[in-house]
Amino acid sequence: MTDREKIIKLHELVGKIYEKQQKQADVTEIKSLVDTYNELYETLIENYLDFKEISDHLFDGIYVSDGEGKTIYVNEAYSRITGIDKHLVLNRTVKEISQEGKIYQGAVTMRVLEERKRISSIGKSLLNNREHLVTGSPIMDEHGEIRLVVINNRDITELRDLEQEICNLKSHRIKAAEEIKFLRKQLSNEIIESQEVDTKAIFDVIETIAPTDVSVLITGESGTGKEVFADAIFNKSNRKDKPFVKINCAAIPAELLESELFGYEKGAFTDASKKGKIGLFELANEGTILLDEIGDMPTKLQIKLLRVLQNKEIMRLGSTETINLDIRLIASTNKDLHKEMLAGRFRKDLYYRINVVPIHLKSLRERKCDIIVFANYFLERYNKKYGKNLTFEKGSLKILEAYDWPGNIREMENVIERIVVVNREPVIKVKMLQNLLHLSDSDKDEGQNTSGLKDEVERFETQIIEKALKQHGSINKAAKALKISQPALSKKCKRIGVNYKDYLL
Ligand SMILES: Nc1ncnc2c1ncn2[C@@H]1O[C@H](COP(=O)(O)OP(=O)(O)OP(=O)(O)O)[C@@H](O)[C@H]1O
Repeated sequence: MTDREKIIKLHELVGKIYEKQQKQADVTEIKSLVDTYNELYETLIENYLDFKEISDHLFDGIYVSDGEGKTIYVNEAYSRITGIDKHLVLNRTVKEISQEGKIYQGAVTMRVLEERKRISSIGKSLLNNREHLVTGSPIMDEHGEIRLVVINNRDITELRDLEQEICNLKSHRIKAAEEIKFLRKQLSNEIIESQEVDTKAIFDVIETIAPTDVSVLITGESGTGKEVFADAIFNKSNRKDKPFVKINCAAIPAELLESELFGYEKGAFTDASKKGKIGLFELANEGTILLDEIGDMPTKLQIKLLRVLQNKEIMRLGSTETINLDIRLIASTNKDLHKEMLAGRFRKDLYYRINVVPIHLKSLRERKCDIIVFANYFLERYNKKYGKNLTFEKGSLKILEAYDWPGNIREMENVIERIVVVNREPVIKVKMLQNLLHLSDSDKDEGQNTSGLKDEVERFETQIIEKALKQHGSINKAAKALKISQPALSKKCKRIGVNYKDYLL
């Protein structure tokens, strides 16, 4: 029995008791009716809940109309959410209110009355311009007629604001991703293919290994293009749309390197930022990390790096929580890492861990055939950049070829940019190059009067030296066989561009 039915029953009982008393009916009969009344009353009191009190404490607004659509109740939340005072709606029909069109837009009461079912919609109070999710439900009487319509009003303005914020964040993220793509394209160097056999072969290696996740160790003197090749690996990898974080291990002070790499929790150490800091490894997660100048990494950190690579997880300084890592590692160095390892300055286990695919870039003097290619490439690039049209004088390229380029491709790029900027004449003269490269007199001769004989002698010399190195697998033994001193052979090798280390057994 519903509470309503119980109340009706109580009324009936009161009527009956009164009637029996009037008719002076039997006392036991009256007493029995009174007992029934008391029992029913008890169950009603037991279950009694103050609907109004509860309703006024609801977070959502409640609006109730009768079966004719006349407002009979609104709770306090309704007035708070809509800004509509209860006196503006009480005892008025929804039809009247909506025809007036001053208070509310999108009410569902009329539709509930017409369609006789639960209806949800978005309503709006015209008094405070706030939007609500309104859900109206009909309550039927025992004859199937609508007795009440109960409307629930949920304020969704905050939800809408959040939705807008998410939308803004999404469009910012898309814009930022586009910008990163654009900046990456600008920053990543164009790569010029080499004419030299060994360096040419590296391009094939890169094609093969780039889409895999193997660790790569790129070695070579400063300016030989290690970063350019690391960029090429990244750009051809399956991670090209993910982060690419480059760290120069030699440029960050040893005491800061650990916190830069692994991050820290707030208050992890005295100078730590209050907010804590995300480490570069964490930043590169799912992408690629380039550890440049890895040969300069302090031993203590080498141990930690090895652990990170093995366990594929990091822990911020001062934290006990581990973060899973999914990272592709590219390391580079201009040090002879093998030698560093043998001397005990680089950990053996880390060396083998990072050296899965070794890529060695020869110095420019070991790939002299590339000098003219690069010279023309840089001249074109900087002519374009500075709106010039310089060309090399006959003989200038010979000067460039004869020069040792200790700073390798970077040095050449800088030299040519400088010439393009400062040269007022349309031709790059031999004299200018000689002065710029601080060449000695003998070097100068080489450029101006390059004799066919000199080239021939050098080529012949190269063949003999390479053959001896190949045969003996040691610079000492090769020097002995050629009957010259080891320093003299080493000097010769450097001049003609032969790397004797390539022939060591
Ligand atoms: N194959 C190449 N194609 C085009 N440019 C190149 C190439 N190799 C090197 N360069 C140029 O040489 C410059 C130096 O290259 P990069 O910075 O990659 O050298 P690195 O070996 O990483 O030097 P370091 O060891 O000093 O960091 C680059 O700015 C780039 O312009």
